[in-house]
Amino acid sequence: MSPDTNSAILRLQGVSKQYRDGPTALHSVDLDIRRGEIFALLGPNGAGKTTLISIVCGIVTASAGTILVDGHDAQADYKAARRRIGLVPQELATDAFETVLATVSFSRRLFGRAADPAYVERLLRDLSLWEKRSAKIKDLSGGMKRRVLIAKALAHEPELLFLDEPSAGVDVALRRDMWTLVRSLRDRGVTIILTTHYIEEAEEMADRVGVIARGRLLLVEDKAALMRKLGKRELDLTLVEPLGQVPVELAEWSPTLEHDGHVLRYVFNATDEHTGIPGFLRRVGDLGLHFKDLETAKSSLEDIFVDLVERER
Ligand SMILES: Nc1ncnc2c1ncn2[C@@H]1O[C@H](COP(=O)(O)OP(=O)(O)OP(=O)(O)O)[C@@H](O)[C@H]1O
Repeated sequence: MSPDTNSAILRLQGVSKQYRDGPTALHSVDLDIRRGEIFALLGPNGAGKTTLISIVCGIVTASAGTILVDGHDAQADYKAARRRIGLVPQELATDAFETVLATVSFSRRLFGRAADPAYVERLLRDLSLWEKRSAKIKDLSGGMKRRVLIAKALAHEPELLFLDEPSAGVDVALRRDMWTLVRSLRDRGVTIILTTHYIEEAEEMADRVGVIARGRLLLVEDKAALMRKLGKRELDLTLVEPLGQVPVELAEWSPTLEHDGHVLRYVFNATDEHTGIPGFLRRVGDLGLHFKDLETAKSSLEDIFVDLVERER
């Protein structure tokens, strides 16, 4: 069966998880992942990200709902579903005494793929692991172990790659290498889902972003549209004379004072028809407040995320 390029590569419908004696980690999650995209699942600690991945990978059983991986039911047709998936977990659990080459080659065979030394060599070279291929995993640095995890996940040429918190505890160089690798994988047609609580990572990498908190998928949006839709802007006035407090005459705009009273900040929604800026500036002028600089800045995905999660509390 040739893959239908229009269909979702992963489809979750009504997926819930109630841990025994534990919380409801997922509340009826519906989610379609498009073929070839980089999707960032963003959420604070305990939001349910790992549970979601674990269910799709068959490590945890869902309490309700269906999961289709490239059309294959992840429960009824587990093997077909699982061989399409690569999972880069947060930590390396086994294989300490194996060599890099042996463990990566073994991962490939585990999913029924014929040996392909040339593919494995390219993979290890791409991950700067080729020189270390004969080293035992226990003798590698933390960053190298991370690379081995990625190589293992890619060994059987999956179409869908999960990266669970790829940046947690890695240095800047490895993070950058990982981002480059993820982009090149996407260019080769691999669909990527990464979980993160580093907003910077979602902002940098993702085509679409899903925000999850307390087991509920709060939104799924194209990253650019999300920024546009929810994007707030800040208007900063750098004052000639610093203020001790916000004048009551400005209360209706709820500005704040930043940088020890040197900056008066007004946050507005750029998509509103009336931003409130002309009135604000007029009132500032009427009050005789002089400013030497005026600047506007977009708020980041981080502000949007905090806003959303806060609203849920
Ligand atoms: N095996 C388990 N048994 C009981 N409760 C669990 C189990 N695994 C996770 N939980 C709970 O389910 C909720 C979701 O956890 P999960 O690990 O999926 O969140 P997360 O978003 O991945 O968090 P983090 O960012 O900290 O990894 C949490 O309240 C957690 O305590």
